[in-house]
Amino acid sequence: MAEAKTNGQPFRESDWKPVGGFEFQDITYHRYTGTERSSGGNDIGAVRIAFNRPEVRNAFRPRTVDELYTALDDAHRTSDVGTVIVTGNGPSPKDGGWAFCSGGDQRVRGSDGYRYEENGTNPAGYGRLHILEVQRLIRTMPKVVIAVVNGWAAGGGHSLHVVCDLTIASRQHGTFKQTDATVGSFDGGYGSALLAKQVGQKRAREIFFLARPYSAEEMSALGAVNQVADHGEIEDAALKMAVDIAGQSPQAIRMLKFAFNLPDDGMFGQQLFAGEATRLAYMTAEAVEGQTAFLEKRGPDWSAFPRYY
Ligand SMILES: CC(C)(COP(=O)(O)OP(=O)(O)OC[C@H]1O[C@@H](n2cnc3c(N)ncnc32)[C@H](O)[C@@H]1OP(=O)(O)O)[C@@H](O)C(=O)NCCC(=O)NCCSC(=O)c1cc(O)c2ccccc2c1O
Repeated sequence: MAEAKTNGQPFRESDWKPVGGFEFQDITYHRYTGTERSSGGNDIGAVRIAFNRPEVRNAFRPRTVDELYTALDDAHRTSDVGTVIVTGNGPSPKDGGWAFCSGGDQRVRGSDGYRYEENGTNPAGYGRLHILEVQRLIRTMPKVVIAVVNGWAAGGGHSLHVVCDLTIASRQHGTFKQTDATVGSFDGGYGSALLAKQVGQKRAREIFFLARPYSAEEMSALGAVNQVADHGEIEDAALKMAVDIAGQSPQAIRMLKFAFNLPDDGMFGQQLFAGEATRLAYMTAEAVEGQTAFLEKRGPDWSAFPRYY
């Protein structure tokens, strides 16, 4: 049984090193340094970002969201990172329960959003809903983001897995429950609309309206989970995916991710895709001729550049 092999712990800490320069409390952030056998010894460019509040099923408070955004943004800007694994640390020291993320911490929910507990962290004192900013970052970073659902994915944690590019779930502990409506909340953006694209309208409505729990196998059958693996093997499964991702052209992955987003993301999606098309254009002699002509104060000479059809 896989759990016995890794002592029930999917995270083999010795294969990872903390990414320096950060002092995180609510999350952990590591870079893979082990040798994934199928990679032939090459760096596979994988980082692991994990919720670290297992005693509350990895619920997020504003501080958690700030830290999550910071780590994701660092991964976004680190050009040799190709795969970002998002998961939860566990099990809970209180009862041994596993969780990916149980959404917003209901103890700090105010009438204007989730409130910082520490004085001075947010001088304005406003409540926040900035997990939506995290969702947008996951959606727009040109890397493959894999949700490794090691336990409960509930409420805003459910929506987070939905917005990730791929999902791997624990056969033994992965459980999906969209509890937003139960606590009087609703993710009317990616959390519901993208889910409907993944599982269909009827099923998405069922998941939100009934707030029932679904196993990893059930979610896989519905099309919202890519792979179900034994609990002790889920992070290995993500690393194997990272090896395959590392074997693909970064440019092709970038263009594909933005192309997949485009039909659902409107002009926002078009802007992302078109921005990368502009980058490709800048690499051509044709675009360089336009720039050079301007700098040399002459008219551009397009004669060497056919109007392809
Ligand atoms: C996730 C559960 C189904 C797990 O049930 P289980 O029985 O295994 O565990 P317990 O219920 O006993 O929980 C153990 C322990 O953890 C505490 N806890 C769990 N979840 C949270 C939470 N979200 N906030 C605070 N605390 C939590 C629980 O109280 C226990 O503590 P003890 O002290 O008693 O040991 C189940 O726990 C569950 O249903 N959790 C709540 C899930 C939920 O409703 N989440 C919020 C949904 S709303 C949301 O996430 C959200 C956030 C946003 O920022 C948005 C922004 C914009 C739009 C929408 C948003 C949004 O919907």
